Amino acid sequence: MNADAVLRLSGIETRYGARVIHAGIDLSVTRGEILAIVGGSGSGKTTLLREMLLLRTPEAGHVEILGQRNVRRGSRAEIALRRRMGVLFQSGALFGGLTVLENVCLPLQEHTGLRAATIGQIATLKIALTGLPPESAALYPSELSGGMRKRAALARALALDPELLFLDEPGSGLDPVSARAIDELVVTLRDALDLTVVMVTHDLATVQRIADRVILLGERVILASGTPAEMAANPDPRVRRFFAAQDTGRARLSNEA
Ligand SMILES: Nc1ncnc2c1ncn2[C@@H]1O[C@H](COP(=O)(O)OP(=O)(O)OP(=O)(O)O)[C@@H](O)[C@H]1O
Repeated sequence: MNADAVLRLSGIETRYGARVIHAGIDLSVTRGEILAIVGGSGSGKTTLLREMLLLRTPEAGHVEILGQRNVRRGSRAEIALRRRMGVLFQSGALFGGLTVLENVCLPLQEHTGLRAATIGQIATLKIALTGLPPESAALYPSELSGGMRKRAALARALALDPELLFLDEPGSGLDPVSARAIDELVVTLRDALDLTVVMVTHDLATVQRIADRVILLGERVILASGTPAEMAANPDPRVRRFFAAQDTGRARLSNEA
């Protein structure tokens, strides 16, 4: 087992009623890497992400995050661990009634005893880190472009200086230029802040651009894993079907596998 793993899943089984989603998922995420989880629609990517985030407990198996194994949901250990993990949900999940600055201040207000002025300074720094202009701090989410909303949500995800950053479809709803800019930002932030990044994506262009490693979910298991180049060269027909999009120059993964 990799000694530098910040996240380990072993023997994960997931069921919704009688329906089996995962049957024996083993995975270890190394500190500092950007890991992409890909797979067809319904292959259980988001569910696996939720299990990594301790938002759902798998029916069997172990989840170990930052050295802590099988942390109970609702426990003090979970709350402490949650501070060390940032999440960018697909929708961005910003509060529409709060400005960007207020959104980014929120986790700091909830989880630290810092003074309001200090919280404001930290939040302003995080907003700048994500490449947003200072004047955007006073804007409401509805006044932002899709790309700016993602940046604001990232600033909020980074508010508490997490070690692990989870991204659910970071490029969804963005045009290709904005999606590329978010990809570049994720790499810059990973390098600058020593983050480990786990992302779920359908976007093959993003995978090729920024993932250090990819896992392909399908048929309830991990069908293949490797670097983007290794995945593209994998002879398994189920893997090829996925990465065929690359051969034809299309930028999106097939959902048919
Ligand atoms: N709360 C739930 N109750 C019952 N079934 C669920 C629930 N959440 C997800 N599922 C089912 O589990 C399967 C996996 O869902 P999940 O959202 O994890 O897949 P996914 O790979 O992320 O899909 P997509 O790419 O379409 O987002 C799907 O068939 C889904 O319908």
